[in-house]
Amino acid sequence: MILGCIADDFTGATDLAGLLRRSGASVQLHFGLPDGPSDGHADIEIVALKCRTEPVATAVADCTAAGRWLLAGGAQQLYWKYCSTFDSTATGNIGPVSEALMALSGKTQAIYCPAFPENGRSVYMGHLFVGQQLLSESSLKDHPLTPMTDSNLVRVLTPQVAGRVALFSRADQRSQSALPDAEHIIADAVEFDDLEQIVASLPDHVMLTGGSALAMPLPARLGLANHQPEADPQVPGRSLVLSGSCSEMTRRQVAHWSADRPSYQIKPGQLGAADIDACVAWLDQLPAEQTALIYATDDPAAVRAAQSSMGVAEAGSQVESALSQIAQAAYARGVRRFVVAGGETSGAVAQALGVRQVRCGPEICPGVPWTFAGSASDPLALALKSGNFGAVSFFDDALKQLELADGPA
Ligand SMILES: Nc1ncnc2c1ncn2[C@@H]1O[C@H](COP(=O)(O)OP(=O)(O)O)[C@@H](O)[C@H]1O
Ligand SMILES: O=C(O)[C@@H](O)C(=O)COP(=O)(O)O
Repeated sequence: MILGCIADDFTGATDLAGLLRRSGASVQLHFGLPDGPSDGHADIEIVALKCRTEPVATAVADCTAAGRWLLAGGAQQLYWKYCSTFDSTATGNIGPVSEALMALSGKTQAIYCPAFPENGRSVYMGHLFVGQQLLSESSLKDHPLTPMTDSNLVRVLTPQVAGRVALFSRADQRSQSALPDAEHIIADAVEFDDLEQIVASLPDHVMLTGGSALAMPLPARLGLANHQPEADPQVPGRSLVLSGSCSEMTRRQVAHWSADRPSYQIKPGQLGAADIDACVAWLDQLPAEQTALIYATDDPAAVRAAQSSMGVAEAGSQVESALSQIAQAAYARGVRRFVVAGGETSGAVAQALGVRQVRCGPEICPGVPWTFAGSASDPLALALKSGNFGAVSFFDDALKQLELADGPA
């Protein structure tokens, strides 16, 4: 292994794997810290954790363990992947994890750049934009777990870290100024060229952290070879769409699907075993060729109402647990193609299905590839969609791509 990456959620990890795979480098993606050591075969290994909303001490411990595992497997460089919208809780762990990984890998400065131009995320004067909107004015202000109410990343990061935080503006980058004299540097980037420039001029003592796009120039910089991709497995079996994301784009995707396809809503607050049984019974009575959507997705007012009656964490974990149990029941009934919307939701579902390692397949849209797990005789396909990614027809787009891979019926 040459490059070792740690991602703070499972969709973020598949996003990163899909973009790195474009370079032709071999990428291995682990869900959770593997039990044994790395076999060292892949150029790039990614450890996906579910630590975005973890308290600082837990996230630091989990990421440090992942960093140690990657370095022991031969990684020459670590990359810390978080969300392109810098999602973090009020007691955010992005900075503390960076400080721990810097110490572990002997780096004295870290660059932070969540920009993902292909998906409309840019950083200018340290302010994060989602499309044309400031982060704090975008739908991310209503995120159920990590509401983002400040677009100024210098201001967001400063209380998270012990060291100094400074901005490396686009103007300073263009005039080839030296990096600011601070341990933590928010780097502007508006276009992909900016990301390439940051990576090209990276001094050895600096650790890179960011969204998936900043990692894209790394395989070329590290001289990683172009491998012929393995053929994707054919995955027979039923399909199911699960959604626990309440993002604006997921809400549109859910509405688009539900307009004329079978869909079933679950709501936190009333999610006992009987509700899960009722949902599974509904699934059982559908003809096998019909794909269903089961969702907890709701609008910000409904999410706030659920959270104020039962607490943020309880509402989230009740939904995650219900969708996980439904996924297990569906798997037992022959579902082998899962499309899952939402980062935390995807983590919960993949863990419930016992998936520990996946192979990255074709991209459905920028940032969301199909991934494959299971055995040669019983493969499993998972499309783990970040909340805000994909077109309005994403669920169809994902399923059609596998049908095309099946060839003519
Ligand atoms: N109706 C709801 N009310 C409250 N919380 C919800 C509801 N539906 C889903 N959630 C929770 O909101 C969180 C959404 O996060 P996530 O799955 O990461 O989606 P995204 O990718 O959009 O960030 C999950 O913890 C999920 O369980
Ligand atoms: O960087 C991104 O935007 C994604 O890879 C990601 O991490 C999104 O998180 P979720 O919306 O919680 O899936």
